[in-house]
Amino acid sequence: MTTDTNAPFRCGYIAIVGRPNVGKSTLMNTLIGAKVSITSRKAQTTRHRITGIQTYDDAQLIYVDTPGFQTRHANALNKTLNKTVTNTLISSDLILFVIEAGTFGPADQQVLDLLPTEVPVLLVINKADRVKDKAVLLPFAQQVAAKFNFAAIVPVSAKLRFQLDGLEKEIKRFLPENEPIFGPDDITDRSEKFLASEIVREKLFRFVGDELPYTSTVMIEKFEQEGDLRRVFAAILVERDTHKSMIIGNKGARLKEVSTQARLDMEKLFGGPVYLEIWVKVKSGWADNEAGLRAYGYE
Ligand SMILES: Nc1nc2c(ncn2[C@@H]2O[C@H](COP(=O)(O)OP(=O)(O)OP(=O)(O)O)[C@@H](O)[C@H]2O)c(=O)[nH]1
Repeated sequence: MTTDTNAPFRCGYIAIVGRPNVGKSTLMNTLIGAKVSITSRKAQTTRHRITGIQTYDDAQLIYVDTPGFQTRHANALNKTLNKTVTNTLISSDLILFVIEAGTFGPADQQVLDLLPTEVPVLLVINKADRVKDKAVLLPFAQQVAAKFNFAAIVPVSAKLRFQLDGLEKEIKRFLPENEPIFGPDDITDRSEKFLASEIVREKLFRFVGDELPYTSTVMIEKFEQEGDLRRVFAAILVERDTHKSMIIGNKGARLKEVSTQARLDMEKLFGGPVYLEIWVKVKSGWADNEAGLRAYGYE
């Protein structure tokens, strides 16, 4: 890539928003090139604010992944999530509003209604690979563009890496002139402990799937490092005994699969051997209890 050496360095925070399942985590992971945010077929898997960092000669792009807007259940957990999203948006330099090509429904509109007007918003039309007839993309884009004063519109495919260079070029245009905030090799400001919990959670969603109530959560009770070896002790908190047996599976087969796959991912990400122990614990009613949420880090 050629860069104009006289151009000032740009650096800023980019919030990624959109209804659940439009591909926000996939987009961020593809842009960053490392697996820092979990992805799953099941909606509402992302609970924590995650930053992914990409540094170029001329710019540093700091991504903030936001949880899907929660509309179905108005319990304490969801209220906490929506407040986090609003705070993230106002303190960003740029917002990527992600939608799915060819689809714009009430859930998308709901997110759009919450976007602040003082921060520039790029309309990112993801999953463009799913649209066979590319000619229909333009009228669709125009139809959505009429709903908001977008700074620019970019169709992409996060999965097939289509048009991501174009998206980055647009993003850089909207970042303020600033010195880099993070080191050139940093990809996330999240601790290994946090990443370990995200990996376990991803495997849970993958192997337990739709049977798993979204109120279950993962807590890392102990994270130790001795030379290259990491020892990770994780607890999966569920609300009922039936959820517990669902996760453990027949003769413990499911939990074993979750554990093995999570360990392999951790070894890849941390670059060394991992000893992983996972326990499933019943913790009734935690999702409705705000003090309980704070205890597990959902501030
Ligand atoms: N065909 C296609 N599928 C995609 C693309 N991007 C993401 N997906 C799929 O869409 C699904 C949801 O992707 P995620 O990245 O988890 O979506 P999200 O918006 O972060 O979801 P939440 O965490 O629920 O808010 C996954 O099955 C992805 O593989 C794309 O460009 N094309």
